[in-house]
Amino acid sequence: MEKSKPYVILSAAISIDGKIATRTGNSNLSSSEDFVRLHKLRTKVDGILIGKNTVMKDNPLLTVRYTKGKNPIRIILDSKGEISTKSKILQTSNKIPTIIATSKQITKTNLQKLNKFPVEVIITGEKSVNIKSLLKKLAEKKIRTILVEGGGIVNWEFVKQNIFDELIITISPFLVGGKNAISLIQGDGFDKISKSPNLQLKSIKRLKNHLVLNYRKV
Ligand SMILES: NC(=O)c1ccc[n+]([C@@H]2O[C@H](COP(=O)([O-])OP(=O)(O)OC[C@H]3O[C@@H](n4cnc5c(N)ncnc54)[C@H](O)[C@@H]3O)[C@@H](O)[C@H]2O)c1
Ligand SMILES: Nc1nc(=O)c(N)c(NC[C@H](O)[C@H](O)[C@H](O)COP(=O)(O)O)[nH]1
Repeated sequence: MEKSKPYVILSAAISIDGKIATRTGNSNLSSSEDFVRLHKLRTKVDGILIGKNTVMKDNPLLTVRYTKGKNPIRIILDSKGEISTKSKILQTSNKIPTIIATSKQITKTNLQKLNKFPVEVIITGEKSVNIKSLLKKLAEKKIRTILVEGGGIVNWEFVKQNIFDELIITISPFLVGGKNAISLIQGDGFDKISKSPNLQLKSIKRLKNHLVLNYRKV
């Protein structure tokens, strides 16, 4: 029987103090060895999902480049369809399958803009993308595993709604600091530790000065 949602892996590199980017949005935390590990993981998933701010700050490709293997389908959460036509995601959408998940807030102009590219636009949710409904649609397309690569606002939504199965965190040997730097989990956060999902540490891998921690939800 087809599962109603894909298996969800949250993935990020953090500084020792739990930041995924500086206050200016600089996020070069992984080492070259860690990026090879990440790209190997990308070959094993059907989809890779990020938020609009990460597209705007990092201008990522979300492809497999540091190892051999297939590219996952790229899924972008963008409530108003604001990503730039110059972004690498839209510019390479003729070569790599891309889904832009948006909400009813998208303007006609932005929808027309996106429709000029060979992307699939999925509209779900009133104010922001309805992630549960999106995951159901992805499961119907036989997308069985997705890698969520952030950023912090997107990570919070998956944690708050308890819709992830696994967490892979690289602790990079840096101290970032700053109340306006971006944390692994943004949003309002929980008011009590007891509200946090229960996580079991499954493995620890050392890549020189970086530590890769793998947690499963209990
Ligand atoms: N170190 C890392 O592993 C890593 C990974 C990813 C991103 N980053 C960094 O994180 C920063 C961006 O993170 P961020 O927290 O500002 O934003 P984000 O990348 O999480 O994007 C958030 C945006 O996604 C859109 N969105 C639509 N529907 C949504 C929904 N249901 N839930 C959540 N978001 C939804 C909204 O426009 C929202 O503002 C960048 O600076 C990037 O470099 C670091
Ligand atoms: N694991 C990890 N380590 C980092 O140091 C970092 N900055 C990210 N960030 C995740 C985010 O999704 C980025 O945008 C992509 O890692 C860039 O992806 P590309 O290389 O363009 O494919 N992820």
